[in-house]
Amino acid sequence: MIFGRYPSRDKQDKAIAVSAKKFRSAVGSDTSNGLFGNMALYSRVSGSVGLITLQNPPVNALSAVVRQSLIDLMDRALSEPEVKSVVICGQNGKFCGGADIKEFRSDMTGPPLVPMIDRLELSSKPVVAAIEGVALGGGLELALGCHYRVAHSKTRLGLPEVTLGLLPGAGGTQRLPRLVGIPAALELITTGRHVTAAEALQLGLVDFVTDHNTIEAAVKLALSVAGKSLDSRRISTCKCPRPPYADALFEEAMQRVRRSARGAIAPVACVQAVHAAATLPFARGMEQEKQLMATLFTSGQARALQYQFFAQRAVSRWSTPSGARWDTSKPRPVHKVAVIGLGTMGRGITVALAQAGLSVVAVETHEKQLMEAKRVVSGMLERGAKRLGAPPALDKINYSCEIQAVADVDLVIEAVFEDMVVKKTVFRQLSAICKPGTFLFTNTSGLDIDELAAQTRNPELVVGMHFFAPAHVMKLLEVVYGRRSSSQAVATAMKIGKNMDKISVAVGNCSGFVGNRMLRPYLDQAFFLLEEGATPELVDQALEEFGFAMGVFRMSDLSGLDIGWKVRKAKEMVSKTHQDCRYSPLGDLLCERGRFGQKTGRGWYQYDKPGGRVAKPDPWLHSFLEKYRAQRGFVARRIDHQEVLERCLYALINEGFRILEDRIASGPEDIDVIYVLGYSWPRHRGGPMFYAQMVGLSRILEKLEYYHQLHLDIPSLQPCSLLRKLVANGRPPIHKWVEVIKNPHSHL
Ligand SMILES: CCCCCCCC/C=C\C=C\CC(=O)SCCNC(=O)CCNC(=O)[C@H](O)C(C)(C)COP(=O)(O)OP(=O)(O)OC[C@H]1O[C@@H](n2cnc3c(N)ncnc32)[C@H](O)[C@@H]1OP(=O)(O)O
Repeated sequence: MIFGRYPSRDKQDKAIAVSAKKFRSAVGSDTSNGLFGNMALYSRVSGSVGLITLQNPPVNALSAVVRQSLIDLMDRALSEPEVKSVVICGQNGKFCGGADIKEFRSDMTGPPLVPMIDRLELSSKPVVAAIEGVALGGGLELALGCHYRVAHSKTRLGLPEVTLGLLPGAGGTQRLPRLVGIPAALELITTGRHVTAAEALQLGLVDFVTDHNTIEAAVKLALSVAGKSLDSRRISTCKCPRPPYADALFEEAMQRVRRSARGAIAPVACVQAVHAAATLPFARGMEQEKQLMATLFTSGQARALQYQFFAQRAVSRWSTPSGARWDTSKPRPVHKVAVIGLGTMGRGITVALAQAGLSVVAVETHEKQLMEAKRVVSGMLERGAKRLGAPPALDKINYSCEIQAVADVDLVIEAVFEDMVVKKTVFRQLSAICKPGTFLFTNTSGLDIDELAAQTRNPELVVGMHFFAPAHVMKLLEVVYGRRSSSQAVATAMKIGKNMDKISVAVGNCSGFVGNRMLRPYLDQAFFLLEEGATPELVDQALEEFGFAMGVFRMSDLSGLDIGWKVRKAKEMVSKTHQDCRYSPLGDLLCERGRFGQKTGRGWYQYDKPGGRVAKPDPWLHSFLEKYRAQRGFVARRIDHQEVLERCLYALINEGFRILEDRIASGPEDIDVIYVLGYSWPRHRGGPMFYAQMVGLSRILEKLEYYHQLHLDIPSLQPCSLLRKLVANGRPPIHKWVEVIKNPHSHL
């Protein structure tokens, strides 16, 4: 007898047998001998332990071939009389990164995971998971099907499916609560958080943690448990511990995910699946998990989230229109970096660099400001270190009031006030002081990189590094190459970004780069909607229901209205007469009245005090808008959420197409990563360009044409020619847009 008892065993075996047969005939091979591509390998160790090694670089994902191979090798281990127990591990120090996400968008072939894991759990011989590196998603579910789990101390474990718009659909929602209890399972499954091996041990998720050779430890355990009863080790047969306050716990979890999910459906389904584990027998809970998974699996949200997963990795393979590329450009080693200007951004950048292990020279002109910056930076480092349980990198930073202190650094990041005249002066100084070859990077949110580069002796060393506030927290970095930036300078900026644990996107130089350039038409539409009859509350509500963390007006109040005002004044937009092109001075008028947002206690909303956080509708603003409309001949009309979304979002998307057409971004993924990571675009909607594809390019074009006809004085509503071309080319899928961009006559 190979397998133990299990009620639906026959059905499962049949399911596996049928799919395995289909799969083998499809691939035309017996996968059990280790000869067929990446899969799993079998060997015998210590005489009586069958060792199965998953082999599918880079993360040993459970592709169809791996699943088939695992089934075949388990059968082999179970059929060999000398083998008394089994260890499953992953090649190259990585247990398993989960199901193969690339397979999700194709016809799913090969044996399904659920019966495979159930069958593993039913094995009459003990199976030990030797977990190194990562055990994530289906990888952890596989380990939960094993009877014992041994982890290396550096392993990370988790069920991150929710971040891909799914739930742990291979029994994870049913086994995890049985093993670690409902509160911990709810938290892990709804957030997708990874845990360390130490926390996993504390939770009871693993049985043993080692600092040494994990496979050796697992084999030792496998030898010691051979022949022992497995009854208590099959998690599916255990009762789910249900605390007396379980109902309140689920209620609270549901409220929490609904509040924070911003419209994402997967976290809600995760709570429902864990609830099934708490209230139903295992087999019925599994049915519930399957149904919920089927809904999620085919949803647009799962597609969007999986697209974003790959997009965040694709942006590291950057290229520029001049032919520079990630794989042919080598970064130069950088050991010592200077940060010039220790305002909010400079401080965050200093922290991020020090935390990345780089030596930093932090420069500020006045002693008093320098000391204040030192105090704040040290506090930030200490808090960060406490969170990570590591010593703060205080000794990585030298503070100085002298710009000469940067003479021997390898790289400078200038973070002075966002003013071209000031920045130009600093760049001229840096060019004179720094040793030859020093990279001169600028943290600007939109100023001309070429103009700054022209101030230096070596413009090829100048690159923009647009950080997002707070710079030590936000994941995004726009790396902006100018006309003369060398490929080595771009590669070095991308590498420094990676060292700081950022996701860096290389983009071309234009006013506002990608993110802020697209924001302009979005903000304009919001102002125009106020002129036409909307309130800040209405606009914000529509955008927040769409999934933005904050609507445009609440966000402006938080960032400070004066920042945009200064930029508009510098560009002389405030003083200019705008005859052919509509311009709303509403933001300027508020600033002229000292309403700068939260910091002054008044902006588009009112706050209980300067610095207050809770935005309340402001009757003063409503009457101000009424007077403004009356004076300027606007007749207020009823505006609904659909119009808010179409005008704000489609104008932004239209600018995105212009950016692609101008080759400022090398593909739609770049834009989507920037918007999700830097501008709180809801991740479950993929990003603006992915969203455009989901809505349908024809519809976007049609709506833009409609609104442009109504507002001929708003050029940003005029559909861009790339959008027209894509529609004329039969609306190709997003991954084919680049072909149309590169070849203007493309019919794909
Ligand atoms: C109709 C109803 C049908 C229902 C059928 C459902 C059947 C499914 C049943 C169960 C499903 C289980 C769900 C899952 O398991 S989903 C996957 C869960 N796993 C994850 O989310 C992990 C994702 N990966 C990561 O977090 C990281 O990659 C990590 C493993 C931590 C490694 O990080 P790092 O070292 O930084 O490396 P990269 O992230 O750059 O990755 C390197 C390349 O590997 C690719 N990759 C990573 N994970 C996967 C994966 N699971 N599948 C496929 N490919 C993966 C990644 O894309 C990188 O490659 P590239 O740069 O080319 O994109």
